[in-house]
Amino acid sequence: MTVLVTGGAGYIGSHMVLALQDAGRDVVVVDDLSTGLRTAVPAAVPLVVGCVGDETLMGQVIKDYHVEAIAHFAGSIVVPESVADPIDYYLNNTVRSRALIAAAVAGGVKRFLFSSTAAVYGEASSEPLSEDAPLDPVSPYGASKLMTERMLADAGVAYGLSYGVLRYFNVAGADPHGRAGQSGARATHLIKVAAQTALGQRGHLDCFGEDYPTRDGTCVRDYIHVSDLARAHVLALDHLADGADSFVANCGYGRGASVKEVIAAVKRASGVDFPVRKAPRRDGDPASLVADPSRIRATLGWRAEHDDLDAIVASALAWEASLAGARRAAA
Ligand SMILES: NC(=O)c1ccc[n+]([C@@H]2O[C@H](COP(=O)([O-])OP(=O)(O)OC[C@H]3O[C@@H](n4cnc5c(N)ncnc54)[C@H](O)[C@@H]3O)[C@@H](O)[C@H]2O)c1
Ligand SMILES: O=c1ccn([C@@H]2O[C@H](COP(=O)(O)OP(=O)(O)O[C@H]3O[C@H](CO)[C@H](O)[C@H](O)[C@H]3O)[C@@H](O)[C@H]2O)c(=O)[nH]1
Repeated sequence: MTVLVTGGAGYIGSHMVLALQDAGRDVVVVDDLSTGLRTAVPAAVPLVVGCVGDETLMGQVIKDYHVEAIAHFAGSIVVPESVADPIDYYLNNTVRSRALIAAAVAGGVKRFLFSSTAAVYGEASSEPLSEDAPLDPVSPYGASKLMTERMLADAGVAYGLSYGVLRYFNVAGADPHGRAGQSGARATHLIKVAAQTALGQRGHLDCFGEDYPTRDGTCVRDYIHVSDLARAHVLALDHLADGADSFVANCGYGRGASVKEVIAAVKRASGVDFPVRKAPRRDGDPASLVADPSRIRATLGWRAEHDDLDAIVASALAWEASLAGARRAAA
């Protein structure tokens, strides 16, 4: 069985490629390299540079590589960017996913995993959030992902496509063996930006909003280690291959950390007391998002191996330091 990993040159997709390789699976990657890097794809893995919205190309890849399952990570991911340019997010995340799903159905692909997000819930109506919580995204990013979830549900009924929708909470950290991490130059994620600041690559860190209704006034998120997340996807493919029903599952640990707590963890792990500036709230940020992970545990038998904020932060710092070292060596 060949697994097509879209967005496999990106942060999470590249960890999925490693997890599949570690499990002895055949993999092909499609990525347009808009934010991903060619070097993130291992040399032994074929990389087709192209857009998932190109239905003809996707049909050809499915045929050429005998693709039986797709793990669809490709997409645009920055919440405030989606508020500023919603049409672009509906194009890249919704319209282009439609083309990929159409190619999958036409090409006889049996299983489909989709990278969805906690952003589909909007402002959390309960905590922790179960999959049955109301779906009411507060950003175009969340809405663009929810539309794709809906397309998959309808395609499942109409064409018998088996799917797993994985709603990630905040993904962080790097491969414990140092093979991959978050490399994108324009990354905006808190732990990545804090690690860069600790290493002196940024002068300060902005803390976006300190007046949220949370324990210390800053936003609370459920940070999940990227390798735990990738492993959940491998389990999800096996689960669907065994003939199980399609499913939707939250991916998180069930515990939240505030922005201030994350900053403290990065300062602790790096030993650097870097400057933090109070900044206005960022558009599209819900106050708190914490997963109820009961379903993914029960459905896939998934168990966290890296549920420790300090360890997540340490792996992110180690990866950031290795990127800096590689840049110095190349200069
Ligand atoms: N990072 C998180 O915390 C998080 C949380 C929830 C959901 N997600 C979802 O996980 C997926 C992967 O996110 P990531 O953090 O690895 O981001 P990323 O930007 O590192 O990876 C996305 C990859 O997709 C590629 N890509 C984008 N549009 C494409 C297109 N039209 N055709 C082909 N390739 C395309 C990019 O070049 C990149 O390699 C996304 O769908 C994102 O919405 C991420
Ligand atoms: O420099 C920064 C960066 C972030 N933050 C804050 O840190 C929190 C986390 O922000 P991230 O940018 O790290 O992550 P988001 O919660 O915005 O979004 C991430 O997780 C979401 C799901 O919860 C989506 O899926 C999305 O793709 C993914 O980027 C937010 O309150 C944000 O305002 C800062 O204060 N300063």
